[in-house]
Order: sequence, then structure tokens, then C-alpha cells
Amino acid sequence: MGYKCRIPCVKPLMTNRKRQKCLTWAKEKKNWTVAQWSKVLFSDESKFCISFGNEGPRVWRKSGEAHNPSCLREEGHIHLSNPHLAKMKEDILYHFDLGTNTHDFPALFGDVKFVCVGGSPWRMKAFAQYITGELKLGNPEEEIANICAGTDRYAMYKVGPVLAISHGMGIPSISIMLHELIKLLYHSKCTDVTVIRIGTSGGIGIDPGSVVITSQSVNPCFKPEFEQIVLGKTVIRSTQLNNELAQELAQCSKEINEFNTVIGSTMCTLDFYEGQARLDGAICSYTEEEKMQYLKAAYEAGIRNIEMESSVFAAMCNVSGLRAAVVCVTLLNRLDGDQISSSHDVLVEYQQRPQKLVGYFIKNRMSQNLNKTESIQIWCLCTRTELENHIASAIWGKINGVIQKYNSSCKKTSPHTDTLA
Ligand SMILES: O=P(O)(O)O[C@H]1O[C@H](CO)[C@@H](O)[C@H]1O
Ligand SMILES: O=c1cc[nH]c(=O)[nH]1
Repeated sequence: MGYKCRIPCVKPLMTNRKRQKCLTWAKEKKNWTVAQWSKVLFSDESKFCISFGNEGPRVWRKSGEAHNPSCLREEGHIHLSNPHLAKMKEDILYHFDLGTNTHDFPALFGDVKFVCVGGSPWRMKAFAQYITGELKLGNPEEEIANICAGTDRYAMYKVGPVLAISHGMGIPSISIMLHELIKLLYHSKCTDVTVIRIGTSGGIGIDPGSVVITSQSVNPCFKPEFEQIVLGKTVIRSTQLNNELAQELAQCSKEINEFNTVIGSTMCTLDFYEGQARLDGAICSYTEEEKMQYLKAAYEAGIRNIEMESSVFAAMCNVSGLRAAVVCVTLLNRLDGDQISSSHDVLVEYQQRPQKLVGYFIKNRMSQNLNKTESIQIWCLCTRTELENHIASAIWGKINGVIQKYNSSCKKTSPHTDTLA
């Protein structure tokens, strides 16, 4: 039939309102002089792609349809890969107890920029309270309302631009939550959203308490794929995660400097016991040697931890154009045993590590965004020469910042410029 699966072109999608605005803008400037235009800098030729690589949403299109609006994707926007949704008069997110006819999604969630998900409702509530304190958005001791109080399936808390949601245990549970979350973000018209799973896992060859930032989620055969049966046919989706985001999180951990953090592959299994090569389940069909051989091979393949949700999480975020990361603490080293035997207090402290790291990352990102808004305001108001000066001073500001950081990390007191040479 001539359809091919392609990465959609990224363009600002032109609604009638946007078309009208462009026309009004052009009419207003119809008689501008050369002197007036010389104060304007056009930068539409530069494209800095920081969010997507080869992964991401795809569209089915015929040749010549690349610029057809239905085949485009707007940068930073949520991509819904389901043509049927547009025909629905109402969308009920049953497991969240929210609906598009009963709730004003853009008003409730339109400002969401970060979504943090984790297994237990208790842990996500604790995270929401922690982030309240970190972002200075209220009293972290105060009770916080569960948006999904009408259902006992998932718990959801909102703190400023951060949404914290529990997803339960395993692929089926997180997958239902993600379907509804992605639709929630879409209906709310959210843009530039980062989604992070903060969780626990079993480590392979690293000390308990280490944090693993997932580069890719792999299946029990060590392949970076998520396989699902749809209408009786096998659909395979990529489970690669965003490398830049992983690096940024690793940098945050360096700055916190409180616990060991590594970037590595994460194995995602369907089960905690046999699926993760444990010897202590109710059923076990292999020997201890076979178990050790398997875990050592996993380590050799670059796998540093095992958990139960990352594959479908990565696959669904990829398809929907969402920047995503998985940050899990390891509760034990599986090369040393199977039972989680650390004390309650130690486990609670371990579980706080991904929260601390992601809290720091969000705080950093938000302060960067504030700086960006300030510079955009300055840039819009200035002439070309002023703009050049601003850029120059911004670059020098950055360089000075780096030098100061370098100086303080070297414990040198007098300024020096050797990094500039
Ligand atoms: O990250 P959390 O929610 O702790 O989840 C991890 O712990 C559960 C097993 O105890 C699995 O769901 C696994 O992925
Ligand atoms: O070993 C572990 C620990 C936490 N979660 C898992 O899935 N496995």
C-alpha cells in the first residue's frame, strides 16, 4: 500500500489561531524600515537537537507525505500513537479516577514538567513531601492530597511542576499507569516533560546502596527490547534510554558526592524469584552454579542491576516522545546472595538515594530554566550590538563560573586562568 514507518519531521504545528497570529504579526511589520529590521536576529537556521536520537515516535506515511500535518510531530509535545482517541467525546482515565469531561486537565496539570514514578504509594508520597521542601513550595511536614484518592490503584501527588505517581509492581501494572499518564499529559497540553522512574533493584557486582542510572533496559536474554503480543502478533519496541539525561543525572550525583553511582544496563524481568535467578523462591528449576553463571554473564554484558518495570517504561516513553530515565538503588549484590537482609533503617536510607539525586536534578533544571527565561527577555529587548555583548558576557560568565568551581575544588584561593589556555 506504499506506507513506510518513518520518524516524523519536527515542526511547530499550525493551528488556525497560530496562523491568525502569524498574519497579524506580518501585517504589523509590513512597513518596517531596514533600520528596524537590523535590530532583529533571525535564528531559524540553527537546530540544536538535545532530546531525540534515532529513538522516539514513528509515523506511518507514504512518500511525499513528510510535511502532511498528520505526519508531523511538534518538538517537546506528547505524541499519542492512537488515531482513535481523536474521535472520542470523553476520555476516562479509569485507574486514576479522572476524566476529560469531569476534570479541567490543562488547569490541573498543564504546568507539569517532571513526572517521577515509583512502585509504592507510600514512597511516592514521601518523595512529594521531600520535593516540597527542596523546591521551597510549602511545608514538607504537611499532609499532601492524593489526586487519585477516588481509586486505590495508584496514588498521585502534585507539587508545583512535579507529579509523583505510584505504579505498583511489574510490567502490567506500570504499563496501565503509563497509558493513562501519557494521555493525561497530552490532554493537559504539557510540553517538555521529563519522566523518571525512581526505584529499587538487585545489584550485580556493585556494592549494596549503589545507584544505577539505566543506559538501556534489557530483557532476560540481554537484548534491549520490549516484546508484547498485540492482536496475536509480536510487537518489539526499543528500550534505549536518553543518554544526555543519564549523563546529566550522573553529573548531579557527582556534585552530591554521597553515594556510588554508575551508568549501566538494567535487566527487566517478569518475576522477582525465578525470573531474577534466585534460589529462594517457592519454585526453582536450576542449580546454584547455573545461577552464578547466568549472573556473571549478565555482568559481562554490562548489566548492573535487575528490576521489573524499566523495559515497558522505556519503550512507552520512546514511542510517546518523552525524555525518560530510570534511577534505581541496589538493595543487595546478587553475586553475594538472594535475600534482602539489611535492617529497615538501612533500606529506608537506600531508598532515599534516588529521590535525593532526582530532587537535586529537578532543582538544578528549574534554576537553569529561570536563567534561560531571564536571558530570553534580555535578548528580545536589545539591539544587535547589545545582543553580541550579552552573548559575550554570558559566555564569560560561564567560563568564570567554571574557573571558580575548578578553583574551589582544587582549594586554590587566588584566581587563575590556566583552564583558558
Ligand atoms: O522500584 P520499586 O518500585 O521498588 O520496584 C522494584 O521492587 C519490586 C520488587 O520488590 C519490583 O517492582 C522492582 O522493580
Ligand atoms: O533484587 C531485587 C531488589 C529489588 N527489586 C527487584 O526487582 N529485585
